[in-house]
Amino acid sequence: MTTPLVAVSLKAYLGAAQTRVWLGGVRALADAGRVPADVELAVLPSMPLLPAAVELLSGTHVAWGAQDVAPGSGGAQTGAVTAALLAELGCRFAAVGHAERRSLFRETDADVRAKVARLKADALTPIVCVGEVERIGARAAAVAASDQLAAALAGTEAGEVVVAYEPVWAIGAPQPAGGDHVAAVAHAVRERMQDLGWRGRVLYGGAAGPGTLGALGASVDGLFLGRFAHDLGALAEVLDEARTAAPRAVGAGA
Ligand SMILES: O=C(CO)COP(=O)(O)O
Repeated sequence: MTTPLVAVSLKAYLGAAQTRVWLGGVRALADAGRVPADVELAVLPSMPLLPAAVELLSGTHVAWGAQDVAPGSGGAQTGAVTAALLAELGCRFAAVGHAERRSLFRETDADVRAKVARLKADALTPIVCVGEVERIGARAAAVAASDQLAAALAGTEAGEVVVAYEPVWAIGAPQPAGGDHVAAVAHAVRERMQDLGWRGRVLYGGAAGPGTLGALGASVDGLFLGRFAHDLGALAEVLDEARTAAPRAVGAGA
């Protein structure tokens, strides 16, 4: 049985003090037993707040990770944060290829591929973000997303991956994409992942929040949350839903 994963990226929404308050709230949820033992929660704060995650979340079963990683191994790369450094800070995950990195920072498939390779070399699990830019039909979206995934995974020895299917048009939108659309694309992405020899979980992201998992059912193994996880009550609701909504008996062991 696959363990559902709820990942949260704080993007650049919160300042340092706010992030500490939020991480403290996550700690309180964990201490109160509101992070179910059979659901994995991973939080991705801004890089400078990773030590705060270490401080506030150590001893819980909440994992932490980064929103990005350097494509190179270190040395003369001003401003870069390497996978090795993230590993030292106890990160289990790092997101790569997020739509905002692709659009705002011109991140290419080749960059994403290099980042996946670096993460695997340092035993971190990449959260590979894929998704169509415009609203198109599910069939075309499935091709776009699975081709992006194949491009990201090429050249790295197969292992564990998390695929976050995030239609770009749904990120920052008021509502998530429809259940049938997500199910069709998630199915295609999962098949491609498995065809390439990789194993792992497929998440949905893009205006996800309470109620989203109920609408998506077993087509995904969890959610990649943005804005709607700032409210810790909403995060707790999603974690509760993840216990019952997402168990998949076959396919992708976590
Ligand atoms: O991009 C996302 C997670 O990486 C989702 O963001 P929103 O849920 O805020 O739309």
